[in-house]
Amino acid sequence: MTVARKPLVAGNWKMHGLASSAPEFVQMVGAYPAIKDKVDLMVFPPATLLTSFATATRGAGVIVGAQDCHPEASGAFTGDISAEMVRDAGGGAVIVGHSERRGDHRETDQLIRAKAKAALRAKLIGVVCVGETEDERKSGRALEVVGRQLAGSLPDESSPETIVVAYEPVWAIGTGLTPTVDEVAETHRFIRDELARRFGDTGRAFRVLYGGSVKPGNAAELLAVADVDGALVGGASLKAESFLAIARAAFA
Ligand SMILES: O=C(CO)COP(=O)(O)O
Repeated sequence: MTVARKPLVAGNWKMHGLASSAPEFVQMVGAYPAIKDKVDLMVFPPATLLTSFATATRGAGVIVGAQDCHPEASGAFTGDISAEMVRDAGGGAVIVGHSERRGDHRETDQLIRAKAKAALRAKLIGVVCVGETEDERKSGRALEVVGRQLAGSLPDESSPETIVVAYEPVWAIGTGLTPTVDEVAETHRFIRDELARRFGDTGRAFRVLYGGSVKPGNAAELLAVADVDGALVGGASLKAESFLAIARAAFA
């Protein structure tokens, strides 16, 4: 069965961006109406910019979101923000399970699944990240690791409208290295099959993004791979020009 999936290009700004970065975002919003029918766009600025970006995009259709959330709706969790707060700030999506959270903050699949459930509870789109380390790929365990992360991190209630999967090999993030087209194809086919095994035919409708050193120069090649439905972009999403070039490569 083949299912049409609208491409999605998402920008993860990580811990970059001040109020002075707003013009870049405003430029993205301004260019979006011309390509809106062909590609969905999401931007995940630092939480400090969420409200102002949500205000700037109103009506234009670029979805803004947070880079993480706490599983609980509220409570004594200093420094955390909840999915409900993200929605209240004007967000429409949240990234969970990014490898920088899995690694630097020791997040487990169980915690990430709880965060993804919080996203669903707050009516946010959850972008659930998976991906192997360099050691895991070199020792031939990449698919095993990705399979385990998927099984552990995706809630049973996941649907193609509410959850997006992002495959980001840890060794490709911020390094300028990317897997070969064959490696990307193999991993995305594997993810697709796992989704279909767990969710039946619905599994074929989930969008699966590739992330890790996506740039305007390699986007067309990576985004043309079967079962790659878009990109989760780090560094190249900070500038409107490069982010929009990648967005256009998603439907060219
Ligand atoms: O981690 C990423 C996006 O979430 C990818 O980052 P880079 O595009 O900078 O490699």
